[in-house]
Amino acid sequence: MDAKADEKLQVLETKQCEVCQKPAIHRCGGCRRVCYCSKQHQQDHWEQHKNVCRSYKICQNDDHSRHVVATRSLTPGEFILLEPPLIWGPSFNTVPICLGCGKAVNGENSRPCNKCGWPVCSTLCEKSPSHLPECRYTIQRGERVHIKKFGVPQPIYRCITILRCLYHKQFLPRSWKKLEKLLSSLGNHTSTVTSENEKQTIAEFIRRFFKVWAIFSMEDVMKVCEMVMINSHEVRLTDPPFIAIYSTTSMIEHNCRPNCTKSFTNLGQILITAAVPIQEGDNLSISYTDPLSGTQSRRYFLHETKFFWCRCERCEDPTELGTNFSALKCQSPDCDGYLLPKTFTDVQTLPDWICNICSRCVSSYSAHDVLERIEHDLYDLDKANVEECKHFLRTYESYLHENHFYFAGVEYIFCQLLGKSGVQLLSDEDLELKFHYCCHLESLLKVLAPAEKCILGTVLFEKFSSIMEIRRRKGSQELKNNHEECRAILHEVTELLKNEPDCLPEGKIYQKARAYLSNEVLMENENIDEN
Ligand SMILES: C[S@@+](CC[C@H](N)C(=O)[O-])C[C@H]1O[C@@H](n2cnc3c(N)ncnc32)[C@H](O)[C@@H]1O
Repeated sequence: MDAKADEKLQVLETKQCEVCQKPAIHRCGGCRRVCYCSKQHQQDHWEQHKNVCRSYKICQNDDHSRHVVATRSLTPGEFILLEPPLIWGPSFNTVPICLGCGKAVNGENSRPCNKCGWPVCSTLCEKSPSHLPECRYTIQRGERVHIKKFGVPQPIYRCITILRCLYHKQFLPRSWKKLEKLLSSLGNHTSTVTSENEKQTIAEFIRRFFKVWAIFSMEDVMKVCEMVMINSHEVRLTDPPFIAIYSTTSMIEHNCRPNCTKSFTNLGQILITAAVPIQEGDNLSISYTDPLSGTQSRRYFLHETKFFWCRCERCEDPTELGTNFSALKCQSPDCDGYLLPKTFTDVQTLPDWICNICSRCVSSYSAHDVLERIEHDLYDLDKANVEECKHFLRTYESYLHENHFYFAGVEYIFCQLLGKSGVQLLSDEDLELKFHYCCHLESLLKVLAPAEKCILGTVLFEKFSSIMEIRRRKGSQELKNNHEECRAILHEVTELLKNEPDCLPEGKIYQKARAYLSNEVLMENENIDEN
């Protein structure tokens, strides 16, 4: 995160009164988005403001697990909440980054901080309030840090986000209170053996390396570790992404087909909006995992990192809402069926996979064996190589259902790769292929993951560029005929990507889509330059 942005987040903007536009001093406690010059003006405005004020409340189950419920109906795209991070820091597996701004550092674009030795990229970053905790604890330790290897993951960065939380506990009691609230739910689940070992290793390291045995007990550090694991969000604003913890967002439950979308502003704030129509009383949900992975992978990831077995509607239905996103093709002669287990949620018995047409049974182990071999190939696949992607898609079409998530992942890369240097350079066959995969992904995403607006917006923009080029090749009359269809796609793209910041590829696509929309002549007469 930008060190300047970091400073800006500390300051609340001065606002005008919603009623009289005079300088305002009261902020609406519900949504914290509008201000008033007096209590009277706030009361006068309530009748109108209540329809757009805070649209959620935090509730608690019998087991003390908190969740967020809509207090009125919401339409897709509607604002729900915007909040700055309580804490941000490096992700658990990262190459060396500047601890002031989060960007990757190497021997050339950084220097050691004068006080502690952690690499920073500028004086501004060296002085950033974000960097203060590890700087202070390193000075206290009495020995500077020396990072010598860049560009490869450095485990020492694992401790930073946790150390930043501990710094709040020791020195900033007011902001610690908000973090402490997140610790209170930790008794609601049992963490896994792997994560227990990880927490223990990190906690032992922090106490020994920073010599803070007397200040923080093992239990203190391990609890903070778990809180960071459960509540942190990956923020893609820098390369590599950093992680951040948000207060209210941490109360929102997980769903593999969530009803809310999360985006990040270029200041690192999280923005939650409705992804689909939401009714009053519905639980709000976001996805803690990659919705474009299959049920077994998602559930395993959630269990290992967030310590619960998901039982959402998508997980309970082996066909994943009729898409067969995890299905294998049946290998019986002349059978067009596909194989799936009766359930993915029985982790004890691992049921056989059964063909929907010929009822052939395959053990869970055999099914996994096939999937593991394909996954191996997928891992080795050069994802910047058109021919390799094509080969992968062709090779496995007799093993995987056409909607399989391995295919969806490759198709997403492939449809962006085709025409990267200009759609006009594509052969007719490749252009059709690009269009075909865009349409296929669009239909899958709309069923399985309508909240994944970045992916859907990107796919739709690729679809738009292929339609324009196909029509151009067919002649100008065709272009005119499809003008409305193209405008409708562009409108959808801008609606989906309107909250994405300029620094992200999706923010750039949003700008391009808007530019095309504002220049109808170009749309009618010219081809699309994707660069
Ligand atoms: C980010 S917190 C959500 C707030 C938490 N319920 C609380 O009371 O603080 C994530 C934790 O909530 C629980 N949780 C969230 N979504 C869930 C779901 N769909 N099913 C079961 N547990 C879930 C899990 O214990 C998970 O580790």
